[in-house]
Amino acid sequence: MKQLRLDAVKHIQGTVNIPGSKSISNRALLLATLAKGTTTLTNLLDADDIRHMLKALGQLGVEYSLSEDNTRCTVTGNGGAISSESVQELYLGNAGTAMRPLCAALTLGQGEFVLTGEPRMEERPIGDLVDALAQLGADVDYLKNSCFPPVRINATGLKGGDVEIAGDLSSQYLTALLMVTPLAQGEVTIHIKGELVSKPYIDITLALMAQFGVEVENHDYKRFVVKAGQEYVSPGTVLVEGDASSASYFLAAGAIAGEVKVTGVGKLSIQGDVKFADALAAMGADIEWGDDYIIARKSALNGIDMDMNHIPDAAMTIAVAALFAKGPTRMTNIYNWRIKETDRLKAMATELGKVGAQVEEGHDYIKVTPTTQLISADIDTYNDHRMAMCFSLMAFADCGITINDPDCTSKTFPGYFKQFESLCDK
Ligand SMILES: O=C(O)C1=C[C@@H](OP(=O)(O)O)[C@@H](O)[C@H](O)C1
Ligand SMILES: C=C(OP(=O)(O)O)C(=O)O
Repeated sequence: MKQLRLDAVKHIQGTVNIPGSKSISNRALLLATLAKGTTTLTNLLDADDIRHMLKALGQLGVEYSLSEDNTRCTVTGNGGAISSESVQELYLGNAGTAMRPLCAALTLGQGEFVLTGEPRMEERPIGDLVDALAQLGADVDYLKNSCFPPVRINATGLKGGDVEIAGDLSSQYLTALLMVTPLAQGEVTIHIKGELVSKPYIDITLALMAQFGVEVENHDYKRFVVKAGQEYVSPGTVLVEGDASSASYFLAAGAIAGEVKVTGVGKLSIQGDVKFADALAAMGADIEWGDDYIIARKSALNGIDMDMNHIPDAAMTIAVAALFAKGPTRMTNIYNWRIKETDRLKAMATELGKVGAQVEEGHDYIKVTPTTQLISADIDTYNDHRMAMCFSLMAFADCGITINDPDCTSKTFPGYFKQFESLCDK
């Protein structure tokens, strides 16, 4: 297994133009496909999750052209649902933002589709989405375990009506349903069962749908009404913002050890994960906001006690930044960390323990009590890009750190460690 040794560094300084948002890239690619007209996406993310979406769309006959660096993509819209005469088997790796939306989108047309992924994808539930689609007449079945991929879709179109969907495990099921319901045969009213998690991701979905000309009534994230007879129309170009979750590692680094400016994402962002900067500010970091940049400067950090359901991905960065704060940090309402790339609550507790922190792992929370005696360790990353990126912050401890399988960052940020090391003073 490959390892990356990060020797201790005292200071970080510089500016990083953050690569495109995973969430926006995959949503925009799908909506551009369903839309009328040609859409050019700029600052598209070049990473595994997007490659899986692009490859699947290509297999489905969608026409697109990519620039040499894969960050500019022109998609010829299909002007509606995708159909196929032959059975299509699509491999989607571990990309939740490809698996869930494609599972929904492919029910709209005609044909047989099989969606598969890597072993971890087979442990990430999809039953809440499939149950909702079934209420609109979709025929989706499980090829291995009930409620988990791989799935087979026998597509014949979606009817309108009332549909209930559970919101308490993942917002991606609702995102998937919202994106397809404008193309259903009648008006759709979506009722959310239980408390909806990760709500800001629904705002990203609605913002992108609006860019493609579709309106949704949002009744306090409890009920959504999608009128019939709407169609997606290309806005011409979509600029993909920098990824706010990817920005979190650099902002935390600035707050711990110097000054970092991230560009491409700022106070005008549609991504909820920009609120990571507020969590960092609550810890005492000096944060400056611009329309499309954020700067974090070093300041004394204190532990916090915060509900982090609204920033599930960037919250992982707080868990490691907590090692550099005074007093414990408690992060609550993050149960669904357990069903992402790995069981992140367990993984985080295990690896933070290795570097000497005292950690309490609850069913849906984690409490990190830092130590003045941080120790170096070989950090296991569990094929989870965020575990690898978060633990780069340990480079600011006197002992440095070793990251196992650093290339797992390719899911969302292949060049992460190169960028990180380029800002660090040796
Ligand atoms: O819709 C999206 O783009 C995402 C939603 C979140 O998932 P959950 O809704 O499952 O928390 C987030 O963790 C994921 O990285 C991306
Ligand atoms: C949860 C994540 O990914 P996915 O989109 O596969 O759910 C993530 O990127 O942290």
